Amino acid sequence: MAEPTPFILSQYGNLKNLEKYCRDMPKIELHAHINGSISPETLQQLVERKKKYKPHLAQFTIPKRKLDVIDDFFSIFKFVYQLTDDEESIGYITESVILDFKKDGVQYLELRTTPRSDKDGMTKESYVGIVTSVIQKFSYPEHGIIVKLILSIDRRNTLEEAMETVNLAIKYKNKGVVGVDLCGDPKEGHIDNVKPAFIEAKKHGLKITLHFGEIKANIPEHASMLAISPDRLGHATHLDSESKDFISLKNIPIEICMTSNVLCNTVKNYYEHHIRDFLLTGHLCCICVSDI
Ligand SMILES: CNc1ncnc2c1ncn2[C@@H]1O[C@H](COP(=O)(O)O)[C@@H](O)[C@H]1O
Repeated sequence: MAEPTPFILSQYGNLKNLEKYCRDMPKIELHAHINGSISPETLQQLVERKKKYKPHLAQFTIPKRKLDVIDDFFSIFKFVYQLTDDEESIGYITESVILDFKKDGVQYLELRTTPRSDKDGMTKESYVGIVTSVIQKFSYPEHGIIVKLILSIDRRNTLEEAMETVNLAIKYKNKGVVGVDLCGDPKEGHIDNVKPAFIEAKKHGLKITLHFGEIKANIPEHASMLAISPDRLGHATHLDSESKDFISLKNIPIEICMTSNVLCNTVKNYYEHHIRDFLLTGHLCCICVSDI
């Protein structure tokens, strides 16, 4: 653990107290990918469950150090998805992710996930069905956490696949689905391939959040993305001046994911993080995790 700064020492005595203060503080979490938020302990349990049938998964370890490039991050999901390829695992990870956030003091949680099918029987609808049924278990006040769901459209999706996700979002609106997200490897796909799906989602009263400007190469897509009138934007790391002005004019809230950005190396370090610009102008931001 790093040495506490004089400020921390004066306010909290030591880093342990600061950690406790942060954990106890009631929080909201608005940007958390289910398959990206599985704790190392839960991943290990999934490995134990699967390794009899898929021995190569026994070698799976989560990289602990900073990644060189964001591409290294997306390749992790090739492994994670082999651990979560059936309804039982999906139900299990959803519950464990909710309980982990609750332990960390989160009182309002918006999870997001990309519906997936598997050749062994899981369909996109059964995936959404199991996730929403776990979320519904937490709908009683005694659980002390409110959980909602956003369905993600992967940037690589065809329009047909994106529409399928939106139709599921519409169908499961009364089971806790509140919105639709655009996510996935920022080097893949293009908003224009899936844009009509977002417009359809909006028509049905679903909220829209988009991963935005995670890498510089996404800038040419910004105008098309903003034309959807998104309700929130994720990351917003690289902004051109037109989109900066538009976001500020429309006061579109930003889901800021500092740890994720630094880990994936889309931002060099915390001191140079773009949250500074938003804070200086008083722009609405919410600090989120994105993944582990
Ligand atoms: C680092 N920033 C990021 N940028 C873009 N997409 C991300 C992401 N982190 C995660 N995902 C998206 O979320 C999926 C995993 O959760 P679900 O299977 O949906 O629950 C990943 O496959 C990726 O598409």
